[in-house]
Amino acid sequence: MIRVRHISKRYRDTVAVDDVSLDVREGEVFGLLGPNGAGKTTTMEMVEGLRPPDTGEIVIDGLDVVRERQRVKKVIGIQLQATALFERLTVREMLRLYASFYGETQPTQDILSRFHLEEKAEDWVKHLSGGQKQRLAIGLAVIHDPKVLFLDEPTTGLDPQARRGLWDIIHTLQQSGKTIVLSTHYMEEAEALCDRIAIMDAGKVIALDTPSGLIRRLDSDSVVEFVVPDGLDVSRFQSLAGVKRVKKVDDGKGVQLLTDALQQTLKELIDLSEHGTFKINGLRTRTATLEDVFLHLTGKRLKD
Ligand SMILES: Nc1ncnc2c1ncn2[C@@H]1O[C@H](COP(=O)(O)OP(=O)(O)OP(=O)(O)O)[C@@H](O)[C@H]1O
Repeated sequence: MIRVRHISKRYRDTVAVDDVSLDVREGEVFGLLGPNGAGKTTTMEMVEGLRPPDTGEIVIDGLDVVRERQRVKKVIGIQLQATALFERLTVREMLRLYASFYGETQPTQDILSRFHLEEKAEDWVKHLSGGQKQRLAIGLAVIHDPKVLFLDEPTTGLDPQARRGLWDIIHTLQQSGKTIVLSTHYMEEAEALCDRIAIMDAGKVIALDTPSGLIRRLDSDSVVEFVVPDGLDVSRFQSLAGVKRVKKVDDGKGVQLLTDALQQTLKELIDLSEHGTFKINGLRTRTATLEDVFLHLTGKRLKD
């Protein structure tokens, strides 16, 4: 449905997007996951046709996004940021206004009921909760029944309940046949919603797979985390049995080991602490998650 080839974008000295290629299949929810500044928004805006790429090619549903912009607009829906909504219109007025931009649209009443906004139809937009505003923003984005929907960090700033409500809406949209591209910096959101995920860091796609495929790369791996005294040289942990990677986390206070031989690593770690006369605190072990995949690939944590 979407084909992106070798797109790049530079702002003065910053390379925001660096030679990104990817394909989004019809009917899938495709996630762009990465920390702030990774280039997710710039990538989305180029794919949406809002920003011209410096180089590269983007095709949506057979249409060239740069050369056939007007035709592409009918095929795609873009979720506005909540701040771009008109505060002093009612929900119904806002929907009617948007409907007037397009020739053929879905009935306002349908949108109100599908997005659970019926009771709010006559209320001013400014009086909606964060979750309701996000639902309205998505309702506006699908008013012309587009094939492809773009959601840029749709649940940022929402409480957990409102976030789950929005996840349900995104699932329903997928079931109705839409192709959805979303960006997020929430791991669990990417895992819960996305069929495939492109992990972005510093303008590049550094991994692209299903959530379970990404985790499977670290399948036999476990994570050992603990806290050591300030100033301890953590490189010594690299030589423990099974350890594949040593990372300092939590501003250097914690250490994280990725191991494929948990028992041996733990045994040697405890021996080392006894003989090395330093104390280990807060020792924890767990199996690898998408968060660890990110840490493993980038050396950075993907903070919520
Ligand atoms: N209009 C602009 N002018 C200059 N630099 C920009 C502009 N837009 C983005 N950048 C820079 O490009 C890089 C990528 O930004 P982008 O907003 O695409 O990242 P992001 O992954 O979407 O981050 P966020 O989650 O914060 O939105 C950043 O270093 C950012 O500072």
